[in-house]
Amino acid sequence: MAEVILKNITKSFAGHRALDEISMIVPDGSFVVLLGPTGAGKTTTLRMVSGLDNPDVGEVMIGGRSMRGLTPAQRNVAMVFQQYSLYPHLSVRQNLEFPLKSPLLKTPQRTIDEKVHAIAEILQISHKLDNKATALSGGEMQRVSIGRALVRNPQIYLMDEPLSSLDAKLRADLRVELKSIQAKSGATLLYVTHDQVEAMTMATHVGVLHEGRLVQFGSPREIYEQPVSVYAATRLGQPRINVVPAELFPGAPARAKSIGLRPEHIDQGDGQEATVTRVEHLGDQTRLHLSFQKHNLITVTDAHTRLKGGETIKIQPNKPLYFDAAGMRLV
Ligand SMILES: Nc1ncnc2c1ncn2[C@@H]1O[C@H](COP(=O)(O)OP(=O)(O)OP(=O)(O)O)[C@@H](O)[C@H]1O
Repeated sequence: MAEVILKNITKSFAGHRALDEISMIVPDGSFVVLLGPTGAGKTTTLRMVSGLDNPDVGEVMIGGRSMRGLTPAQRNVAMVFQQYSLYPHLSVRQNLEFPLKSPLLKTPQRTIDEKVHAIAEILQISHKLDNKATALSGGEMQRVSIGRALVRNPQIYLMDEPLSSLDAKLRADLRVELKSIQAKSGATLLYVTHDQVEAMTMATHVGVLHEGRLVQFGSPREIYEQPVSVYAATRLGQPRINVVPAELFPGAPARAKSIGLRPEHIDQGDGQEATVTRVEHLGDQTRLHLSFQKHNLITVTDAHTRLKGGETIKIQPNKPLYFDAAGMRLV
């Protein structure tokens, strides 16, 4: 597969800047996840790489070659969108075979059969191979769309929320499968999602987008532990990071306006009093909702805690992150 470089990409629609000087390197064999709220520019970034759209300024390089003026087919990228896009008159098998049947590829039928079977197995659709594409549920159609990309051997896979239409169980299964396919095959992926669990579990790198700008690029762990801003900090972590005024706890630097505390970074036992407002037992862990000086906090605690709503506990920060008035991290 190939390294992809985005150099200074700017794109406007009717005077609105959808992408603002985006520069990013998607290393060969990496799984890069773009995160950001709606309108941040995630899909537009994918479209620039795919060739479905072109930047006003800047350049995309794939495998060391400029993609300027090249069509999606010439770029040899495989795309999966949120909404399945299958050939309705073909069977599942024919849909999966389609990318391999190009006369240019001259793939032997045996190789095609093997690939289609292997992918159908992974995506749990082997029993539907002879169904018409239209005789499938939405989730099945989406699995076929993913399969159609995976049978190919492109320079890069571009995926735009490919799992969002699937139910929770299948989404969790496919998350594991996609990550393992990528790790085994060394495929390069650029992947858009709103789902930060997908980002945390699959990404080798995360790009955080905010209003068309790339505000942080790094490993999921780096962004979780060392976010550059409150905005970047809130993109990863479930429950979300707690952000409260800096003066609520002692020890903040002079310029700090707010403190960010990950749920696991609120220690219990010593410190200041907080009231437990709700206890959520999730099986493997328990979440405590706290009221602390008129602010709501969420922390995690022992799965078997006997704490109940209305009780008082003592808390103190552990590994606090400090942010200035503009929301930028103070290091
Ligand atoms: N073809 C277009 N014409 C006009 N405006 C567009 C077009 N495509 C994107 N935009 C605008 O560009 C901005 C970025 O859109 P984009 O679809 O990249 O966001 P996104 O981060 O993918 O959002 P979502 O999570 O909702 O898919 C938005 O303000 C959007 O309205």
